[in-house]
Amino acid sequence: MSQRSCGTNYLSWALDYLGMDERLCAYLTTPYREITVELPLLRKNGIVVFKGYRVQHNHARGPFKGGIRYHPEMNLAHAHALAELMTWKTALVNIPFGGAKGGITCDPAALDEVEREMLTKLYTRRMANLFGPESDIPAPDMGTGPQEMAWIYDAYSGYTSGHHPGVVTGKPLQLGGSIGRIEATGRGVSLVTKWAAEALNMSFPDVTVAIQGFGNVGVHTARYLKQVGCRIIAVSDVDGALYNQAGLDIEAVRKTCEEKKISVNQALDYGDSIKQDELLALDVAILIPAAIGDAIHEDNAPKVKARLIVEAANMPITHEGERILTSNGITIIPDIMANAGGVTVSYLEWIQNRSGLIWNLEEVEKKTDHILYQAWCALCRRRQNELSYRQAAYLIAVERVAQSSALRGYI
Ligand SMILES: NC(=O)C1=CN([C@@H]2O[C@H](COP(=O)(O)OP(=O)(O)OC[C@H]3O[C@@H](n4cnc5c(N)ncnc54)[C@H](OP(=O)(O)O)[C@@H]3O)[C@@H](O)[C@H]2O)C=CC1
Ligand SMILES: O=C(O)CCC(=O)C(=O)O
Repeated sequence: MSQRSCGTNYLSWALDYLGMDERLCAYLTTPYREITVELPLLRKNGIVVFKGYRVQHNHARGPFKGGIRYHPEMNLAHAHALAELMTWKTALVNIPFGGAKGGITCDPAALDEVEREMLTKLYTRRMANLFGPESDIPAPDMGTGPQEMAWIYDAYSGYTSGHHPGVVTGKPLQLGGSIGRIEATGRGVSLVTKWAAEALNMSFPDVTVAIQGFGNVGVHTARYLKQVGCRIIAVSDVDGALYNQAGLDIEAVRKTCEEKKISVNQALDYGDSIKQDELLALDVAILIPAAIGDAIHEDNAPKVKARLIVEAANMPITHEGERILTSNGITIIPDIMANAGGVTVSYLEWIQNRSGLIWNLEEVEKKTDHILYQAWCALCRRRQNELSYRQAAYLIAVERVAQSSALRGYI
């Protein structure tokens, strides 16, 4: 995340376009609060001190909201950039939250389950005075999932001596999680991909797709797109990529990787092993980065052949990468629209926790589709075929946050 350390360039552009006071930029880019904590964990060979972060970016529209990332490269600057992105994402889909992000610098795969539980609960206790169903609500991001959210819920409940399931979303169903949250981000990506492909008059679903990342978001994006009839010809993880021009059997690849504990490029019964960068350069209709930030940059962007890129990951394209792709006529659907299905179902989980209601899958999907489709239509109206999707998304989001901030008397 070196080149696109935050959305500031897009924000400056939006403020300028909207004719808003440039001083707003300082307010809208300065986080409300940034916290770094030390997390001493007793491991087999002694104490190891990890670092944890939470950046609360803006809460003009509601409680801070955003995921918890466990990754070796996580740091305060990443948390800041990702927290700011959450502010625009929640505003774009018009749900009553602000933006936050947090995490721990660690390789979760190198920790055993007991260590992950201890570390997660220690992190939560350090952050417990910030977290709360009305103040700051974490959720899963890279390297975390329902189990970590259950530990956060438990540690927070211990801190407050009460049961507050609405303090965190993405929990297991047994602890008040919402049906559909695990698949929500990938399902949302697949819906937005369909709408974008149709807007471009592509022959959807008769298209080829390559997906970088085969974790929560990548797997479910692949599953849903395959279900509607797209041909997923390549997927990748941190070790490499798997390619099959005839289309991959996503369920079989997933099951094999899980059962044999192997990387996707080792599932050779289903395709051929190729390199990460080769996946990005494949001759596909749609490319979906669903892994890390800055995956597409000035060096590999010129090789991209896809007509449409849907940003399932947060910030997967650097500014220079975007300039090259755009000048090559490639359409980009920005992260804050493409992957907003996750936070949307988190919002529905939070409502269910606060109201005591439990909705079924049909209800959750119907409400999600409505929220996402409203946002998509607003985006299309705003760009009027003149602006990029990202520009239009920033205009809508910044305007909403600025309006709420002004009404509260912040600016
Ligand atoms: N989870 C959610 O609900 C949401 C996630 N997102 C974003 O989606 C993206 C993916 O998140 P999620 O699926 O949850 O994360 P996961 O941890 O579940 O999966 C991440 C995937 O990316 C791969 N990966 C990690 N590092 C690299 C690398 N250097 N090069 C290539 N691939 C890599 C991982 O491979 P391996 O397994 O081998 O490590 C894994 O396949 C992130 O950008 C996240 O911020 C956005 C909105 C919501
Ligand atoms: O579900 C949520 O609350 C936030 C998910 C997230 O971190 C993201 O959308 O980037």
